[in-house]
Amino acid sequence: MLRPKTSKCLLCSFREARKAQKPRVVQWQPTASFQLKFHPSDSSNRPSRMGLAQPREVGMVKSRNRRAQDGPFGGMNQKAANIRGIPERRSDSQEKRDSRFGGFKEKKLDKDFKALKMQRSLAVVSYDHRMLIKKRIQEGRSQQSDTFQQFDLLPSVEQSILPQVLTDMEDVKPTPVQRITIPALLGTGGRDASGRRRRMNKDSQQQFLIAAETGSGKTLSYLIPTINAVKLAEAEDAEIEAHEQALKEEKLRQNDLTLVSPPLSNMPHPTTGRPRAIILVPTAELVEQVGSVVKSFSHTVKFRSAVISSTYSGTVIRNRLFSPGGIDILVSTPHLLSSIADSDPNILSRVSHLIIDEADSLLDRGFSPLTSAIIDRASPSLKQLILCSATIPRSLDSFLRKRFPAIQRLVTPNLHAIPRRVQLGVVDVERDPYRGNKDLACADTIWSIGKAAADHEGPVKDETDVKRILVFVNEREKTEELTKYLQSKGVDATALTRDTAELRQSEMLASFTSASPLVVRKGEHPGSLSENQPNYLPPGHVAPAVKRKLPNTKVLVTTDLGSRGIDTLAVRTVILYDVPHSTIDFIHRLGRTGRMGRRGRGIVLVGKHDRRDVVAEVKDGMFKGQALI
Ligand SMILES: Nc1ncnc2c1ncn2[C@@H]1O[C@H](COP(=O)(O)OP(=O)(O)OP(=O)(O)O)[C@@H](O)[C@H]1O
Repeated sequence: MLRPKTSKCLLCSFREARKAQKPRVVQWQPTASFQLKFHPSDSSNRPSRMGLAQPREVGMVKSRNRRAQDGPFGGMNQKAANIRGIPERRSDSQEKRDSRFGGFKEKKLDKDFKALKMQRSLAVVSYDHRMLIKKRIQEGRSQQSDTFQQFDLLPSVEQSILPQVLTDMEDVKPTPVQRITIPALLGTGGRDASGRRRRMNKDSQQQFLIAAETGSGKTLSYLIPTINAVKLAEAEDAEIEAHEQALKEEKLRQNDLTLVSPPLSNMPHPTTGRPRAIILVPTAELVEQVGSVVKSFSHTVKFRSAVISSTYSGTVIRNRLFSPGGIDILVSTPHLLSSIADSDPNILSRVSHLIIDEADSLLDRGFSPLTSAIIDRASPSLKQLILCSATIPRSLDSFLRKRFPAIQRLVTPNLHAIPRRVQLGVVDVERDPYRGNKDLACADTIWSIGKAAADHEGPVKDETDVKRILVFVNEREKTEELTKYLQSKGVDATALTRDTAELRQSEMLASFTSASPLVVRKGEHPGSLSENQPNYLPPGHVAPAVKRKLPNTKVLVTTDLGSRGIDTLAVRTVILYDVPHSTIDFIHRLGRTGRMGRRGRGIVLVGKHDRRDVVAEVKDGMFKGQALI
């Protein structure tokens, strides 16, 4: 009886192949020490025809791309070892055809993200390109001191960053996006696609796209060079020099009591109603957020800034824009700026720096006509057009290719990847105890977070940390409904939608954006939700009120509105009540936690009709640290 030398059995694999009805190729090895293999447990001596069978007889379907190499004598009389399985080298033109945005290896991504491919919406940045940028950042880091001093900034600007803007922080270093962007915008470090330093033509308009992951410091990456440029331009501006000279003379004349002179207010500053830099953001909330960062610089760097949004009355907006003291940097929404520009086109006549923050939103179908019109109107004086975004949707990518083919893309290596420090948990709503009740699953998840926090002993006795949680829903109508349900379960929840008054929006968001800890007095332990209210009631019974309220959580229920740009530093947990419609929404919503190196957690509630495959792929991609597609 013939016994196999190895555990690999020809018969077993044959049986399996027939069972699965799959085509199978048996490679013939014409070696001198040829030996038939049988399974060790197979005591009967199998007919020898099995060993002699030609591959086609053992259930093999003829391969379409069969080569001469197949079969026992296939490899004979060949001069070259045409070994199968080794891919042919792609020609340079093939590589070039497939390379978009610095080399595009789509096949690999397709394999990894089958479900996400169905809803693919993000432009792809190749891993080669990412590695190249990473290498350049590391090289730059080792050559220079890793501080803001490495940039060619005006001393007043550089000295204001740590004490005024990034206050109370230790060991502050520029982030990757800041390392790439600041030199490029200053004109000291821009590189073209092949890595060569770009020569900056100061007279022609330059266009930049800053794209980096959420919470990576993009705001400062464009603000620092813009403020620097504003100060440099001010020093060279003949109009401003003449105005200052006139003011000096006037002051002297006023001191001379024998002369009667006109009041200073009669001489408006050359920049009155004509700002030099404009920052556009999609919402009033972001106007305030970016405006406060701009203002923090102006304490030491002398410039004038103004924020305008529909939160303010017409008089306030007019006074800010046409202040006799002038205005250097304006932060606004496109709607408001566009309507002001309709009545007073001069507002855009001196703009040298136009920044479109959250460019993926401001250049999508809804906002695009307004934003594009502003870009067109500002173009004659524009020196730098800066677009900034955490995601590059395909639509934005193709828009930029058509409209701004020469745009310089400043992209970080981790673009479109959700940081590994953010963990994603999945709650199966179909399982017990929820049985398809997503609202209950959401309330129970929040109670579990509160209960775990109550178990934890805080730094101060009798005090406990308040956990700030964001809950994202897909539909605006659901926000109010879910908020009421959570309140009925003793959760401190509020709803934030477009219908919420803008002033109220700011108040609501304040406790989620402040990094300082929020504490409450430690009272009775809240326990779990089921200890406070039964999960199930017989039909017709009304649920009794919850025994206790959950004191140590603050919940904001919102839609996509709360997912763009808001610097929710205090948020450690984001609950995705609905599976987001696209990868872009996943990135922005999960981006509200784990900001600037902090840890975070996302929890997705997956129900019967939700795309589990999409969630699984996002989870897998996050675990591997891969960019989503
Ligand atoms: N170099 C730095 N070191 C430490 N913290 C920084 C640094 N730069 C910025 N920050 C802080 O990081 C936080 C996030 O910054 P920012 O809001 O600019 O992120 P972002 O990339 O614009 O995020 P999003 O895409 O969500 O809009 C802010 O609180 C900011 O003060």
